[in-house]
Amino acid sequence: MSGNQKGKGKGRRGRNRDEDSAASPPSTSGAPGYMTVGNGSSQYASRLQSLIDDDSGYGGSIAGDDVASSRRQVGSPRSGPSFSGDMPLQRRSSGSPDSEHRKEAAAIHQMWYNQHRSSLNRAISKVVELLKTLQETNITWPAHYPSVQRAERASPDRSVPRPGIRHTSTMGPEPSSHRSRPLRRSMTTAEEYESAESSRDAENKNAVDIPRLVSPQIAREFSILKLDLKLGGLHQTELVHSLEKGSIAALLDGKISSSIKHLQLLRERIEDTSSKVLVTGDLNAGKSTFCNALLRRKVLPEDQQPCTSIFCEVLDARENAGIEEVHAVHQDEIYNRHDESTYDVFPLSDLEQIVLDNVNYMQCKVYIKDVRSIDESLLNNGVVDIALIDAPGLNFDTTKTTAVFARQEEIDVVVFVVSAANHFTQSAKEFIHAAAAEKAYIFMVVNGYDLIRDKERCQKMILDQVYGLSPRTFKESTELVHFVSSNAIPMISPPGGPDGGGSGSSSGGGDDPGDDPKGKGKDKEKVRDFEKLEQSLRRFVLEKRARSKLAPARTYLLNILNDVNVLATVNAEMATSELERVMSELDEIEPQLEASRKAKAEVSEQVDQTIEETCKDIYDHTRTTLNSVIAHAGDGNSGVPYPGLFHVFDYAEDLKEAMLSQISDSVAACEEYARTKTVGGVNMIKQLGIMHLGNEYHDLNFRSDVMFRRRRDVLAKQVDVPTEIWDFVDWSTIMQRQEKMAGTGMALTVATAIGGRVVGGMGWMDHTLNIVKIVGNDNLRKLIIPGLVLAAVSAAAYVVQQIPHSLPHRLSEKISAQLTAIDYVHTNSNRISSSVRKVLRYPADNLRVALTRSVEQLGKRQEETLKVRGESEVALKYFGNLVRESAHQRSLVEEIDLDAHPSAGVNIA
Ligand SMILES: Nc1nc2c(ncn2[C@@H]2O[C@H](COP(=O)(O)OP(=O)(O)OP(=O)(O)O)[C@@H](O)[C@H]2O)c(=O)[nH]1
Repeated sequence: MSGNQKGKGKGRRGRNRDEDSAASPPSTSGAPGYMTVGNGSSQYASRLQSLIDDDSGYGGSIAGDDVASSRRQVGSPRSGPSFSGDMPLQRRSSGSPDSEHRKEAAAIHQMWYNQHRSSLNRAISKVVELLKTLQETNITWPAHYPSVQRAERASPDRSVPRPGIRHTSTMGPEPSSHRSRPLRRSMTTAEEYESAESSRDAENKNAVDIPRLVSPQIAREFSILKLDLKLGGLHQTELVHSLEKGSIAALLDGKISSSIKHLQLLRERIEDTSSKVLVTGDLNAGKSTFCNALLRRKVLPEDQQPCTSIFCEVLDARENAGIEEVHAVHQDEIYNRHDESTYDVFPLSDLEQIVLDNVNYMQCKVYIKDVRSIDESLLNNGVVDIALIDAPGLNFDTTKTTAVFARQEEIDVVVFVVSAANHFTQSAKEFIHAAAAEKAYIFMVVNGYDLIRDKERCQKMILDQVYGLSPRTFKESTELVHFVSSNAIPMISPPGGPDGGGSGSSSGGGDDPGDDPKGKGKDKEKVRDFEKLEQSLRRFVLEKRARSKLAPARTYLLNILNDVNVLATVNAEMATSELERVMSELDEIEPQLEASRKAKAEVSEQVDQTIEETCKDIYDHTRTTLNSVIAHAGDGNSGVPYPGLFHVFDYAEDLKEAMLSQISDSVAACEEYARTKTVGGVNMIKQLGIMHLGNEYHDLNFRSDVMFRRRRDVLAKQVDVPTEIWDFVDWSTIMQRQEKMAGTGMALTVATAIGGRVVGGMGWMDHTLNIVKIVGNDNLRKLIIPGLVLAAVSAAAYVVQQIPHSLPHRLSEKISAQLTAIDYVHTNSNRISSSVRKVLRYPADNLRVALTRSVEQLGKRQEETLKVRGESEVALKYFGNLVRESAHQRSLVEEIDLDAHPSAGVNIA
């Protein structure tokens, strides 16, 4: 026989249709179905791989099967399938008890499917909600991301206090001290002080934060939220540590967003009631013949030569107002049935020509009437809308295959047609390898089995290859690998004509059983094998639909919930330790703050008092000292020897200078006294600082030697005491002497009086006339000369003798008077005490500022710690709930057992 000959089997159709179910009328009920037939190329494998990458990425994460253990010995009976098992091949017709049973089973399956679908839907909604709240929390409390780098530093040093907002940047280096470096007084301009840096500052500069880590195992557990960090030569975990915490949080945020999007896509996918089956395989493997056999109609052109070069989609004619026709879609157009500008309409009979000579079209939509009953049809099975997509040979390389690839995401089931004679080509292997990673199960049709003589050897060889290509498919090979002869399947006339407008080419069945009883028996066997395949495919499509549609959602949900759970657990632990840390920090801060406030008030008062007392003491001391020195400046000759009468003026100058110098020296002594007192005051302030601030107190280097540096000889310029002749006469002493000398003689008295007058008055002429009147001219004439001489001599001698005694007093009085006039004592006392006050104010202010800053810092620290406490409490509550909620959701999703049979004892199909 030549089963691959076009037109072969024509005329058999009638006979085959006599078979019990073949004549069943086309289905008129159930959801409209459609079938897709298209083109493809050898790029399938790479395209599919990229789809897998873009898709959930969990094609391989479906619960692992122990393939090796189940690998059967080739040649031995196949192991039983994991689902309903081999079904006895029976012809079933609509309305029969069997048919009712199948419908019931289908309904149960649909209920089972819907139940799981809504469970998964609920889980998706819940997980999206959880992820959104995680995203929100991630903004205020950037989530800690588990990492394994630098495991040797796995014990965070809890003794190192973190800043209140430390968790926002734990990954980057930051000062470990919560206290910022004390400010240095920028206005300490007084030369008495030099600022000094403490060694603590230098230590703080080098302090870095220690990243908090979790075990490598936890880090490995991440699957979806694993951050894909590929930068430079750094390993991911290194990058986690090199990135600032905020960046990690941003990356995580991106991951969560894409996860939410993916969950929404999964939801759309599980809600989609259609299921698409891609029929693909090697060039000329018999894909079109296989599709036609499934449809029981010659719809697609079959040829010995590779012929399918266009992507076609076969749909139920009910989708096209019941009209059977071909819509050939224009290149680069998006098909819209209601817009005829996007396609050309042809009768079904033109399909072969379009497919063979295609240059103008991108794809074909083929509307056909289904000739099979609802319980037999794969397409219109009353449960789900199934579309068959028959792709051209894998090595048929045309650009149009892009369209096929664009649709691959919609494909739930892959049916791979392989030639029994040729086995798997390289492109077939590539495709299956890639598809197996995503779909896990591939339905294999080994076609052209009629051409094989040593069937057992063929089976062995094919199954060995399947094992290597898709172990899971191999494991269920009884259900998933079928050896058939598609060209041996009898066709059914469509309503309205024996040919139904099909291509009319190619086979119509196998050998004529009527002509050859042996051949008839063989044919029946082929038909049985094919029907067995159909049953399996139907089960596969319907039941595996759950896997193909629901399993990715379930797997993804389990993975994301696991990730969320890990992340929540880590963060709950972090929040707990953070809370413990801030609580103990608060316990520390509160009494410190209280003491600091108290110290601030007390110290300020104490310092003020010290300054006041010191300044008052210095003022009083200076005043008393200077007054005393000035008052006694005239006592003695101030160390200046009397040079004699002829140098009295020099003597006077020297005396003045000596007196002023004496006063200046006393001022210097007072300054020295003030200096000593200032040192005491500064030390006292320093002691207070150290006592209340400890290491925080920054001492200012006090240089007492630079106090009172101003030149003191200005006093000589301020005081100008001219020496006068009268300064040499001490009138008060003279007056005292006069009284003592009253009894010693008139002459002396007169002389004194006269002398005094002579010396001291300008109106001596008048007095002389008076004396003349009293004494009389003669007597006077006798007495006057010697008397006068005596008096003058006596007075002169006395005055001269008194100069060393009287001059200092006289000058001292004058100096004192002048100093009083310029308020010298007060000015100096005030100057010295003011200077001391000014000097003492620097450390005092410094101490006050430091105390104030200390209180402020403690207050700020307390505030930040309270803020962190609040945030940690919220985070702890949130992550604690998230741990529970994600675990609960995970257990709910785990309970969705997609591998379990819909209903015990009920077999579908
Ligand atoms: N003997 C035999 N011939 C078959 C069988 N199935 C298909 N053929 C023949 O093999 C040839 C190719 O069949 P097609 O269905 O056109 O193959 P195809 O895979 O669709 O081809 P392309 O899509 O063009 O790659 C045809 O002549 C068929 O009649 C089979 O089971 N047995």
